[in-house]
Amino acid sequence: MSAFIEMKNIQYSYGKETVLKDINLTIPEGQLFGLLGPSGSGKTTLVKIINGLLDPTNGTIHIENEQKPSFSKMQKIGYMAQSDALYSELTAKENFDFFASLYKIPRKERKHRITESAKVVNLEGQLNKTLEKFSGGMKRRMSLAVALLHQPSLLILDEPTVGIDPVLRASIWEELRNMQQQGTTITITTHVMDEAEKCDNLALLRDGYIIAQGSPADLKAKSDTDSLEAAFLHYGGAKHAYSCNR
Ligand SMILES: Nc1ncnc2c1ncn2[C@@H]1O[C@H](COP(=O)(O)OP(=O)(O)OP(=O)(O)O)[C@@H](O)[C@H]1O
Repeated sequence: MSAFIEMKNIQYSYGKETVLKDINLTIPEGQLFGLLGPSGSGKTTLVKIINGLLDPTNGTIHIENEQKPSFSKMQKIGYMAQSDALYSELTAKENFDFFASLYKIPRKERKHRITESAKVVNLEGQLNKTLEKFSGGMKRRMSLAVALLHQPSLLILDEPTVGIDPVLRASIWEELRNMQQQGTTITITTHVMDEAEKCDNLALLRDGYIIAQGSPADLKAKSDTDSLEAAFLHYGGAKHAYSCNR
């Protein structure tokens, strides 16, 4: 598998506060890759660097071998942020239409893409409702549907299932697996250990460093623990990144 995303010596500072200190990370094409770490460890900052919303203070990032992704490459990225970037005075359908034109989805494909994306999150019956009448969970689902709309080759999801019930969460995971099988590379941030278990590979973030990387099974085996939570605590003692692929 070739590298889809390659980050070398990434640092990021907000003013005087350096939140990412030295991130080295390779995400292979077609993987479902999880970023796991406590609140404030820099997960959102890292995914914003991947999707081009933030420029690293130092270090390099390549996406499909291209440094500083071009606008056309960025159009192939689907991003679901933690806070919903939607228009609450518009209906779900109007929101979809807006993003469909932003992503330049051809007119003849729009209706189909909107229906398919809405189906994934079980909102196909709510398309004519304005979003101010949506619950918090419905808005999260809508944000996910918008991120899927243009069939991105890289899907970045920042804590996508917060506020989503277990039944729908399971069907969303099924859909993510389907997308992955069709070749989509998926990067997800999470605090939820059972979601982390579903990723092919994980990077554990703490204090601005990646303290461990590997598959969930490897991370547990190499730390001689039987849960990711215990593995995380184990690696938390290490100063430098410990790769379970070594
Ligand atoms: N715009 C900003 N200006 C200044 N500091 C910021 C800004 N955004 C984030 N930070 C700080 O950077 C650090 C990392 O934040 P970030 O949101 O990347 O963490 P996170 O791991 O995604 O957290 P959470 O899991 O709570 O979402 C935190 O200390 C946060 O306060």
